[in-house]
Amino acid sequence: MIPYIQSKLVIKRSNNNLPYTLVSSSKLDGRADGVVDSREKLLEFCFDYCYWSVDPADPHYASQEEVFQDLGVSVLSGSSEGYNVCLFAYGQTGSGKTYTMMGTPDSIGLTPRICQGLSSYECYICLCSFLEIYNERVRDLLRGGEQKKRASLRVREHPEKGPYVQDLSQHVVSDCKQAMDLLEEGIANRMTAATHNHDASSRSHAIFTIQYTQAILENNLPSEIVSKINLVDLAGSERADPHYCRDRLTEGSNINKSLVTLGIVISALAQNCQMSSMGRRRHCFIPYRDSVLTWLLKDSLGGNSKTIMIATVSPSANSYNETLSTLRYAAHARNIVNKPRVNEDANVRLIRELREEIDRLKSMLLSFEMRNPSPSLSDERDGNLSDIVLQNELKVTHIVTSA
Ligand SMILES: Nc1ncnc2c1ncn2[C@@H]1O[C@H](COP(=O)(O)OP(=O)(O)OP(=O)(O)O)[C@@H](O)[C@H]1O
Repeated sequence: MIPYIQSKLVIKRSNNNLPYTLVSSSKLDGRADGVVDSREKLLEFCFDYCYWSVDPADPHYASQEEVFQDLGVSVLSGSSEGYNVCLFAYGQTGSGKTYTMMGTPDSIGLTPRICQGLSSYECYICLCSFLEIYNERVRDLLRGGEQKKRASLRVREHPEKGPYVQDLSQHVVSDCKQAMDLLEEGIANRMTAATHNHDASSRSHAIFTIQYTQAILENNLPSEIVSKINLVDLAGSERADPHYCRDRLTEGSNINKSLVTLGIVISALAQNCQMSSMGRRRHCFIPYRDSVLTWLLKDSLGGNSKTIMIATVSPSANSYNETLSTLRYAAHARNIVNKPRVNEDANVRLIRELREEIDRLKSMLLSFEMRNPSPSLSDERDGNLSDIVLQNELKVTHIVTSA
């Protein structure tokens, strides 16, 4: 949020269980030039958290640390359990996305805090990559040499792993400092430009990915779980201004195109989740491929990922419409139910499933024997179940010995 404008729009923090309210009030505090609107409109939105970070002196002021404790810590815990996690910031230009995701040197944001938090986990391989989507093209932000930096990369789709960027550089990091250095290098390479609302506006969507592998021992079998954290700082949505130069207009229209597609994807996913919850089968098509952003975030938006969306809004009275649209966007996104699963080794999963099946069959056998004490009655069924148990146990032994 922009800290310096006293606003006509107030996001009131109410009692914990009540919805947060966006109020269009009749007063323009501290501003003499605005048109005073005597009508008051009350709109209610429900979110998991609501932060007010305009004035550090305000008793409700939310610091970067508070946001990290609520959101960053759950990113770390989800990924340490082996889930893919995605955290993305969406909002109008200048409303604080980069501040929230990256922060400033005096007040570091979520991404560097997550890197710091990761350093306390025991992982034996940690890989980082950093890309930006500028004018619907993917660029590697961590590639040396001017030529390579400007080259656009192809997005492809793996049948199991989903969409990925071909030839994107991945960098092994062994401590927090190395990850922070990569982050700084990438931020310096990112496309920014001055717009009316913001003199260093990010003109691209940036995705910082941390992939780390943990060694575990499951079912006496050495195994590994791989977790992926996608930290996304989207470019700001903004109305087109005919006074901008051609480059700015092209950037703006591409940014808006991908954000519109993101909105359509979010609405369609939310609608599908609603239909599923009502037991209906007919689902609408999700146009992931209509923009590079939605294609790359396919899994994060509607698949195997625990995803957090942060909606940033400006308290400025002039931003009423953008604020409303951001809150509607976020309200839609809140209805999406993803299906995250632990990224465990395929053999370990098979062993777990077979052992569960063995336990289930054994308890079936036991209850069958108890209900039919006469051996002649239960012999045939008993024999079948015992055979399946034996086969499954042999499969488990085979996997364990051949691993
Ligand atoms: N809560 C805050 N406290 C202090 N400064 C803030 C806060 N939110 C934003 N700012 C400052 O406001 C300015 C704009 O914020 P930021 O760059 O994060 O906006 P943005 O949403 O990423 O914009 P764009 O989409 O144009 O890149 C920056 O100078 C940032 O440091």
